[in-house]
Order: sequence, then C-alpha cells, then structure tokens
Amino acid sequence: MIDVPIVLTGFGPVGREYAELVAAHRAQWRDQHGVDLRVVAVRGRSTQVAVDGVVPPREQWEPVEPLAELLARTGARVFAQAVPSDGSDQSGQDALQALGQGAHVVTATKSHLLTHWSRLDEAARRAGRSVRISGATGAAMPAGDLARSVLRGFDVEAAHGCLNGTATFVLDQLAAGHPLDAAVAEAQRRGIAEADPTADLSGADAATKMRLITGLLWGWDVTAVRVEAEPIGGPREVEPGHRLRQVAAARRDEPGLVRVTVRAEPLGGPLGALVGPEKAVRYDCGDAGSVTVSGGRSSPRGAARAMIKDTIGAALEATAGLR
Ligand SMILES: NC(=O)C1=CN([C@@H]2O[C@H](COP(=O)(O)OP(=O)(O)OC[C@H]3O[C@@H](n4cnc5c(N)ncnc54)[C@H](OP(=O)(O)O)[C@@H]3O)[C@@H](O)[C@H]2O)C=CC1
Ligand SMILES: N[C@@H](CC=O)C(=O)O
Repeated sequence: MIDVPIVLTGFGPVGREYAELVAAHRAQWRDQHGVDLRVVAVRGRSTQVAVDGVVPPREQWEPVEPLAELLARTGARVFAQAVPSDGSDQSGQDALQALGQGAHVVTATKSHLLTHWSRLDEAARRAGRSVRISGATGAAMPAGDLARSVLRGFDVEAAHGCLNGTATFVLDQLAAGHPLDAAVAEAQRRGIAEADPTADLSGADAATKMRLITGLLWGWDVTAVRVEAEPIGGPREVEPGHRLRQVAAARRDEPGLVRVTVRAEPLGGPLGALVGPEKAVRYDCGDAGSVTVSGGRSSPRGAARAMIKDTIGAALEATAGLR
C-alpha cells in the first residue's frame, strides 16, 4: 500500500470537492489502486487546518505556518493546488518549495504554469517527482494526458480545441436568443465561468490551456508562446447545420503560436456537437489519423476529479517533470 499524505492549498469550489472526494473514496481507492490518499492539511490565504478525515469548519482554522514547515511536519507526498489563477508569484514559489521537499505537485491552477514552466520541470526532474496538470487543461477531460503521454510516437501535427466551457455555453445561449450578460451570469451560477469572466470571453483562458497542451505535446516553452485571440462578441449569422465555437489551435509547423478564433463548426463534428460547457480537443496525427477527446465534466467537481486522477497517477507511475 502506498501512503499518500496530501497538503491541499486552496479551499474554494475545486479544493472543497477534492477534499470531499478523498474523504468519501479513500477506502475504495485503497482496495482498487493500492494507494492510501489522505488529506492531512488544508491551507487558505491566511489560515490552515490539520485534517483527519473531514475538513473542520473554518472557525477552527489557525494562522498559516511557513509552507516548508507544514510540508516537513506532515511528510506530504503530494502538494495539491486549487488556488486562483490570478498571476500571483506565490503559487509558483509554493510548487517549487513542495518539489524541493520531495512532494509531487498536482494542480488545477494555471497561471503559475505559464510563468514557471521550465523551472517547475527542472525542479521536478531534479527531485524525481511529477507535476501533473490535468485539472488546468480542461477539468475532467483528459486532453492533457493524451498530449503528455498517450499520443507519444503519433507525431501530432496540430491540435484544435474548445477548451473553455463558459465560451461554448455562452455561444449557445446567444444563438438561442439570450443576452450576453444573462448567459454569463448563468455560467457563473453553475460554477463554470470565473468571477471575472474576461478571460473566458476574450479567449485568454482557452489560449492558456492550449499553451499548456503545446508544452506537454511538443515541449514548447509555454512562457514564450504568442497568442492571437478573437473575443466573443454579440450574436452572428451562422450557416445552417453549424454552431459558433471558440476554437484554440496550434500547429507543430508554426512553433510558439496559439490562435483562438470564434468560428462556425459543423453540428456533426466533434466541436460543433458539444453540449453545454463540454470541451473537446482534436489532435491531427498524420498517418495515424485524427484523435478526439471530448466530454468530461467542466465544473469544480470535474476539476477535482482530474486532480484525483493526477494524484493517483503521480503516486503510482514512475515519471518525473511535467511530461
Ligand atoms: N471552477 C472550475 O470549474 C475550474 C477551476 N479551475 C482552476 O482551479 C483553481 C481553483 O478554483 P476555485 O476552486 O474556483 O477557487 P478560487 O480560484 O476562487 O480559489 C479560492 C481559494 O484559494 C485560496 N487562496 C487564494 N490565494 C491563496 C494563497 N496564496 N495561498 C493559499 N490559498 C490561497 C482561498 O483562500 P481563502 O479561503 O482563505 O480565501 C480560497 O480557499 C483556479 O485556479 C481555477 O482557474 C480549473 C478547472 C475548472
Ligand atoms: N472558466 C473556465 C473554468 C475552467 O478552467 C471554463 O469556463 O472552462
């Protein structure tokens, strides 16, 4: 049995779902996978709490101690991150700290991956630990797993994806005649859209996820990838049998560039067929054909499930680094 003490940072919708899943399924995963996942501590912005099963109510949390001390004291094997993708340097520093102390990093947070990509990869390889980022590349849809390992040897030529659940949901609401504000508010109510939906609508979030995918797929330095993005505007005429979709794309023969466009996709195709906030990525694999991954819940629960998958994967598989 592999013991997996976990320090979880971030107790918003995703972090709460993650902690609940671990508490509810610990015995099952012990039997099924031979791993004993247990959250031993949870940290917020300024408070933390020791955990033994269910996370105690916030009134019982105490001021945070330095992360290094918490990781050492708990013997953390996994450092799970579900903190805001707000561009702060802290999440990157925390992940580097955890790797330096011998923990794997599992994250749904995206922004520090863009700024710390190479440093995280190097630190993880040095420590012989993994950085797993499925939750950051499309919640429960395993597009990142395909890019990281499953399609090795297929020589992927291009990737096209609907990677932002809010965008797909909002475009369909607009097509059904609802105003933009109402569509975004409903996406927020469902926990899909960010509190500030700018990155959902501008294409920046989809571009971020595609940048991460290119790093996993082709080893691009995601920090340096350029983005050209078309924002979602008002309603638009679309030819029959098609739906508007926000599509993020990258090609191996155009290294360092991700494009996001709003374009008509056929209803019968993998991107046009998406429902609600579902996501999909099509990988064009030359003589191996096209491989599409779609579905997987796009929600805090879906992101938490992706983090669970990554936690179990990091504990069981002998990989190091981001890829
Ligand atoms: N919602 C979704 O469907 C998906 C979300 N994601 C990503 O998952 C991440 C988490 O999202 P979500 O659960 O919505 O929560 P939030 O992004 O709203 O994060 C809130 C939590 O983060 C904590 N926090 C903020 N800063 C720090 C810090 N410096 N150190 C420790 N904790 C901190 C807050 O602490 P406190 O409680 O003390 O305020 C709070 O517990 C985001 O990066 C998001 O982009 C990824 C895929 C899907
Ligand atoms: N706001 C994002 C949530 C996950 O990254 C989305 O709509 O996909």
